[in-house]
Amino acid sequence: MIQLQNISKEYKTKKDIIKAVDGINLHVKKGQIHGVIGYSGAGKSTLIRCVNLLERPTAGKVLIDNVDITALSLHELRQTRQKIGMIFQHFNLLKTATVYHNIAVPLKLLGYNEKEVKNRVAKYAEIVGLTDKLDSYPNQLSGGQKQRVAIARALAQEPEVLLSDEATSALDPETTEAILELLLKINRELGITILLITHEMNVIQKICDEVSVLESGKVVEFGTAIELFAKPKHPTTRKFLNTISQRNLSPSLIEQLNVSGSVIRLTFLGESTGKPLLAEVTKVYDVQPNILTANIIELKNGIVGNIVVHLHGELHIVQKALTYFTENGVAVEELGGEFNE
Ligand SMILES: Nc1ncnc2c1ncn2[C@@H]1O[C@H](COP(=O)(O)OP(=O)(O)OP(=O)(O)O)[C@@H](O)[C@H]1O
Repeated sequence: MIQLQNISKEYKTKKDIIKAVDGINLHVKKGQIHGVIGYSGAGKSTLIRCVNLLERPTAGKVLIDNVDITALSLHELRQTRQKIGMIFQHFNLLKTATVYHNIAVPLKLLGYNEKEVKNRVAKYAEIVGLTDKLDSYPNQLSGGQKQRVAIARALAQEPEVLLSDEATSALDPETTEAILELLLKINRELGITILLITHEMNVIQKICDEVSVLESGKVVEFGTAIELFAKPKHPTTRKFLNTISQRNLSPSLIEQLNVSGSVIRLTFLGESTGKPLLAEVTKVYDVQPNILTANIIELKNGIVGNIVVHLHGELHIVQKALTYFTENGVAVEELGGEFNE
């Protein structure tokens, strides 16, 4: 649906050249929700603005439905942009227009007749749950309601793709949850492909199928949300994961817990999340587990469970127990103790 091929964007300042996006390749598949996560300054806004050419990339191609939109005329580009809706962190509503007119104005500019405009406003106001607010002005609405207006405005063009530029960053956790639910509904019921940028791992957790981790204008890790939560490879991905669940025990905490021997993280995925493997392993092998931390993360497409455990026992028997876990689909990672020596 969206293919970014070797996209770069440089900004020339008086002093030097800033490479905000540096040779990015990214494929957002039809019907998916793809999240790009990165810290401030990673290049997220620049990247998403390159997708609809609000920013012209310095190099590379942007393909929408296999058409290179960087090569289109202005007229053709205007038509293609109708396929791409966009929502923003600060909503970008017209302050002096009612909710009805905020949704209606872009449709009028696109040349739709009064009846069609009326039908579409009614339809999309209902989808976002704002039918009773059509006569209100933005300053009479909460942040979540304002974002709903912005979503209805984007949907009213009937786009194939929705770009979301930190759409929940200005909202409290409960409202964030409700807006994420709405984005999921739009994706599932209207079949709209979503590309979103965020610095919040819970956004990725709740609604994304695939994820790209951005740092210094480059994609440093890409995978399904399940792959990233279960087996993060890049240090930045691990740092983001630590924001929603404590994955690592610091050496000082291990010391405080008076733990010696083998500290191991077990990551349970898919079928293995439902099996009592820890109990089973103690029956088969002479090892005693002491659970240090445990959590379960619900993702859009599955569950990832993590247990950090201190395994007491003779080293060669502990090794056998670890092989048992691996054979049953559990990822094993040694965090400290004898295995690191
Ligand atoms: N118009 C511009 N002129 C010069 N430099 C820019 C411009 N826009 C962005 N940059 C620089 O490009 C880099 C990436 O910025 P960008 O806004 O894309 O990052 P971001 O990941 O979206 O950050 P944030 O989450 O803080 O918005 C930064 O170093 C930024 O200072």
